[in-house]
Amino acid sequence: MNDSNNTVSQIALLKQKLGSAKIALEGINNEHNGKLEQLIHFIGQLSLACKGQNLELDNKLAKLRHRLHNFDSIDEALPELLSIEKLLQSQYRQTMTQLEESRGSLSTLIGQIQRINSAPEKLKKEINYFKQELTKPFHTVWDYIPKMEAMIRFYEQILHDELLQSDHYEILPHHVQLARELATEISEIEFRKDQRDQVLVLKEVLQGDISLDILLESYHTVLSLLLENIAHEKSASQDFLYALNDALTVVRDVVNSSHNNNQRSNQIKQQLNKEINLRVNNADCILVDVNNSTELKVQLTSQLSALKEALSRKEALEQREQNILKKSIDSMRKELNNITQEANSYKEKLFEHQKLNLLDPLTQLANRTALEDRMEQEYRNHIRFKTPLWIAITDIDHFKSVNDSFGHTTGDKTLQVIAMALKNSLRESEFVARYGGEEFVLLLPDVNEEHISQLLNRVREKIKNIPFRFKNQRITVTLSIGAAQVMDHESIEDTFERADAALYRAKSNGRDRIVIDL
Ligand SMILES: Nc1nc2c(ncn2[C@@H]2O[C@H](COP(=O)(O)OP(=O)(O)OP(=O)(O)O)[C@@H](O)[C@H]2O)c(=O)[nH]1
Repeated sequence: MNDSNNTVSQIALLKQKLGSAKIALEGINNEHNGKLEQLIHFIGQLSLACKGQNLELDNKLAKLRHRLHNFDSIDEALPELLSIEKLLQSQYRQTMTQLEESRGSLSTLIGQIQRINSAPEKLKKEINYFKQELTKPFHTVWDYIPKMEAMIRFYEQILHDELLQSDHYEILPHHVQLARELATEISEIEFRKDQRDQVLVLKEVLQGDISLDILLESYHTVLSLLLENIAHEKSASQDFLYALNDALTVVRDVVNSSHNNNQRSNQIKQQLNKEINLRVNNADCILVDVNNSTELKVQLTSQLSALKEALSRKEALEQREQNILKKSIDSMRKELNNITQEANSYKEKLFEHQKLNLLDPLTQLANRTALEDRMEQEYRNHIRFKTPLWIAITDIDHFKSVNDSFGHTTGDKTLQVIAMALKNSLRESEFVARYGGEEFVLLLPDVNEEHISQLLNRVREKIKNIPFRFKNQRITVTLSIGAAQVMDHESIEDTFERADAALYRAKSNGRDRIVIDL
């Protein structure tokens, strides 16, 4: 009995212990689950922080977050964790490679920035220090971003300094060259009288010390002057067309009204003719019908006076018609005279313009366009009549030193004097043009080979003997001349090139001489 009592009490004790162990286990489970839940929450947050690095990883992490949210399906998430782990490893390697590459790019960029000469010294030092910093590897993106920001700052500062100095852009040799070319080009354009002073000033400016601003302003001025000219030309042609139109309208009105008058007169004339015919017929009838001579006389007298009256109306009508016609013709003649006058003045203007377009404004010699025309014409004559034709190209020696020592205005005057002297030293049939700058081209037809040297030397001597006096200093200006004769089957362009090459030889052989390409 005792034994069974003991057993019962031991079982009760064991039950009690089991109960408390169960409670303790539940407590442990709860605590474990609480920590697991915290861990899962943490994984969820961590996965969110990884978002945006890799699309596949993002998708997998989103799925994982969803699974982990549902506590019961944690087991299903376990295999996915494995693949996410692999992805994370590869992502890490990729990120590190990318960071290394970015560091390399930053080093290259900073090298380029360092080569910008205009950067201030202080900044250059900072950049140097930064360059050393860049030799250390990046561990995270957060190492990269501030470096990138620093780079942008350097760049910004250099740009800022450059912009501050932009008012004083350096003038480069090719800007000076452009200015000189613009000066030469505007010398070759014909401007209106009221624009010429402005153009002269502009030319002087372009040939002096120039800044970029002045060069741009000059381009703007030239463009405005040209546009002004175009507008002027346009309005002149418009005026002429309007005048022409007005005159034609008057003529058309006159023709119309005389046509209408004519029609009306024709109707009246027909009426009158009918009446006259009727009177004559009546007279015929009277002659047949009436026997009594007195009555015949009365009736005939009445018919004749009606006929007379009809005839005088017809005469008056014709007179009026003639007057109207005369008036119309007079007014048309007046209008036609007006148009002719208008057209003549327009033609003259065009002709003047054409002529001016072919003249070099500074020297009043033929310009390059005129030279090309004349060359063609002389070449045609040479082919047709088999007469000799020479081209001589002449260039003033050391002309730059005239400009440099005495100024461009003196240079211009010198060009004018030489141009006149060249023109005066040639025959009527010979031709000289300013080819550009200080270069002139002579076309010499009908000159034999044995006379060409003599002719060109005479020209050269003539220029050499001009007593130029600049700033009270006696200056001798000399020419170098290269010449060539058009050969059989040779184009005029080829002859020109040979003459140019001869000029080059004259220059390199010491200047103040002629060289003839034979
Ligand atoms: N005053 C003035 N100078 C001009 C004009 N056109 C060109 N020039 C100048 O002519 C000079 C030509 O100089 P270069 O081509 O160096 O020749 P150069 O000094 O004559 O020397 P060589 O030809 O070698 O003997 C430049 O200084 C031009 O500015 C112009 O219309 N007026």
